[in-house]
Amino acid sequence: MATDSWAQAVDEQEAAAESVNHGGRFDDKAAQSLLNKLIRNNLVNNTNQVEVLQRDPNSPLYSVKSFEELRLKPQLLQGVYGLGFNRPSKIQETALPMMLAEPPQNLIAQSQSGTGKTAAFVLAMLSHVDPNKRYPQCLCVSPTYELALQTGKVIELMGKHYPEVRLVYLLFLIVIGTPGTMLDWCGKFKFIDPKKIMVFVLDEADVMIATQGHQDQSIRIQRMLPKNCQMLLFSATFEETVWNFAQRIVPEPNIIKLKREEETLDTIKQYYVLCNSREEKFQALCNIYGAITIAQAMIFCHTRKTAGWLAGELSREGHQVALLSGEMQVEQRAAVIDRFRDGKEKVLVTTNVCARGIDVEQVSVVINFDLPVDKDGNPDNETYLHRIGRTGRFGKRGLAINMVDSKMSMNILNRIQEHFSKSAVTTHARTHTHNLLYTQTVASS
Ligand SMILES: Nc1ncnc2c1ncn2[C@@H]1O[C@H](COP(=O)(O)OP(=O)(O)OP(=O)(O)O)[C@@H](O)[C@H]1O
Repeated sequence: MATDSWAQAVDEQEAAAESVNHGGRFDDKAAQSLLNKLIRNNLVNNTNQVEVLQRDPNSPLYSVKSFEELRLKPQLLQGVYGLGFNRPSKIQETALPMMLAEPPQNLIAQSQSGTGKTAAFVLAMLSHVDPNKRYPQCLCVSPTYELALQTGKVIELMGKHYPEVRLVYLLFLIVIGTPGTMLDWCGKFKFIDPKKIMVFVLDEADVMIATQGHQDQSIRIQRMLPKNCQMLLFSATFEETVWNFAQRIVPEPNIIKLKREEETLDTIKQYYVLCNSREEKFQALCNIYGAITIAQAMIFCHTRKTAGWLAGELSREGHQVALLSGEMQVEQRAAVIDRFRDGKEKVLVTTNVCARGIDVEQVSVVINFDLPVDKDGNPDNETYLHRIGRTGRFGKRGLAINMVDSKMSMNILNRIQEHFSKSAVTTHARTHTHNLLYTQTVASS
């Protein structure tokens, strides 16, 4: 769609939100019809604006360089173009020269969700690996098994033009895994000789560092590596404490850091639905179900129990949904993700286990059935950003809907808004498109 008509669609959508809000509270039907309209508009117009964004200096996809100028090996250029990438994003353009420099430089890098961080560090690993050396040379640590599998897939796709290496073999030279498995392979089982590792990547570094078990394991792996091993840390969010820690464990790093107000993506529109109970949230969800299944949607719950309950209730209503939560076997989880990626299921009900990194391009709607909170019940801003970042991938438009069922959850949402320094005044929605949330009462009792 041309930029003008795209902008017009955004205007109409925002005008609809405004006009309804002027009336105060609405009955369910009006709210439901508004939300359906917003979702449909969003989905119908959900084309990538990559080329436009790559020329907008304020966009995380902005680039002045081509992939050729980043001095990638010819077989990697083939891989990149084979994937349909025309130009690098901002993080790729900035990080790749640092990662490919001689001697190798360490890097702590932050960039918004879906802006090509995985592609960036995969290109760095593939550039460094020497196919003539028959042992693992790069380690990439991921917080979940699903994410490790996904990164493996990117390596396969990007590396498929390496004439001298078979794909299976490439995944032997570059090893991806969760911290526990990786530690076992380096230590207990000695499948990997850590002293021969040249590149160490911590993907979703903040969760690695913030989660006690993962942190210890990651540090223990890092201590086994040679002094000159290149260390790369990537994430979309870094809390202050995590930054401090990251800088302690990565010697002399280059740092790419976003300002707080740059962390959110303007391409993801965010709304909330006001309800009075969990049952009402369920009802509101059923009311918009038809609209969210035009494309694909992910629904996040706080606990495995709620996720199981919600998936069960939706199925009982005749909706076809997939459920993915932490207690399932890893093979089962991988199969669920594969089916969802292939579009066999349109809706995935899940927990924070899927909040980070999972890249399914067709996901246009993210629903926070429960808002993300930490173990003390405080807003979990980082998880919020990661969850909504499952939509709006690489310039696509996305919609996030937060379900509020109490004063407490409204308070959580307000604090999330404050954290990202966004105002929530609906009547300003048209002019202040940076608003994090439109104060839109889209479903009321
Ligand atoms: N230069 C590019 N041109 C076009 N598409 C790209 C480019 N780089 C990455 N992509 C695509 O954009 C999507 C998001 O990329 P990727 O998963 O690397 O983002 P990310 O920053 O790692 O996301 P997250 O923060 O969620 O982990 C992927 O589908 C990827 O194939």
